[in-house]
Amino acid sequence: MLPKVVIPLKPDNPKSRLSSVLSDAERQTLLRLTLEHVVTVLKCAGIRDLDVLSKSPLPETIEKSIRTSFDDYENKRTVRILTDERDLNTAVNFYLKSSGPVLIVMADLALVRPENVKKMIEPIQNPDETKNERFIRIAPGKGGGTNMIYIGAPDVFDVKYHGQSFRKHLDEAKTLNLPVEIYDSFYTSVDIDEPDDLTEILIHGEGDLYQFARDILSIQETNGRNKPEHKK
Ligand SMILES: Nc1nc2c(ncn2[C@@H]2O[C@H](COP(=O)(O)OP(=O)(O)OP(=O)(O)O)[C@@H](O)[C@H]2O)c(=O)[nH]1
Ligand SMILES: C[C@H](OP(=O)(O)O)C(=O)O
Repeated sequence: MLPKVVIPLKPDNPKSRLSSVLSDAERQTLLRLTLEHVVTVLKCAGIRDLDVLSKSPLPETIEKSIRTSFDDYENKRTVRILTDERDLNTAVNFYLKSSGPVLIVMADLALVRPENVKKMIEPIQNPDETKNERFIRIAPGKGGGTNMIYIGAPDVFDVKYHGQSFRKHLDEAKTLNLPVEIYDSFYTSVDIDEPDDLTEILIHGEGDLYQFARDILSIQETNGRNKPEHKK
């Protein structure tokens, strides 16, 4: 049985770190399209039990978009939308204490693929070669974040998002003596936080998200990193 997946979401004033390059409306569209991409990938990976843990009531457009991408009434697959206005860590840790084993997937993983999801939830072979359900697997984000984390022991594990959350989560697993693995993939390492991250969508993106980025942005080739610039 595949585990439950939860997507934490802050729909109000999303992606504020992109406000220097995208308008409010463009940031809302970006949130919707990256979320649609993530939810579609989860469905393609065979996930049936999906929760969205939102900081505030979801705008109708966002809820419709999530349900259109995931729900399948005929096969009794529907996303559950929960609201918790507390900060990210408090809300997620409260959720974990009643969730059972769960994969936490961030909504801004613009390049994630179904095979990445399947790899994140594969059983772990711990050192004495027995299978172990109570393990942790982390997909790090660039700059020290945690883009996905599989938590096999949510009754004891607490997330510590923001700052160097990747290292904090590794340390938490070791403190709890839980087997822990790091999942290394370019496609899971890219979360759309800073303007330069938008270049990755222009180069590696797919579908509506790629087209949206191409419609409003172009790549400014430099001697160093390629940078996104807004089309006039
Ligand atoms: N439920 C919940 N989700 C959150 C909260 N803060 C951020 N998130 C979600 O967690 C993921 C990573 O968030 P960030 O990239 O840090 O925040 P963001 O709002 O997307 O971007 P910034 O406004 O630039 O910080 C995104 O999917 C957010 O929507 C929160 O307080 N509660
Ligand atoms: C939630 C946070 O996202 P970031 O702000 O690092 O992208 C983290 O991954 O710890």
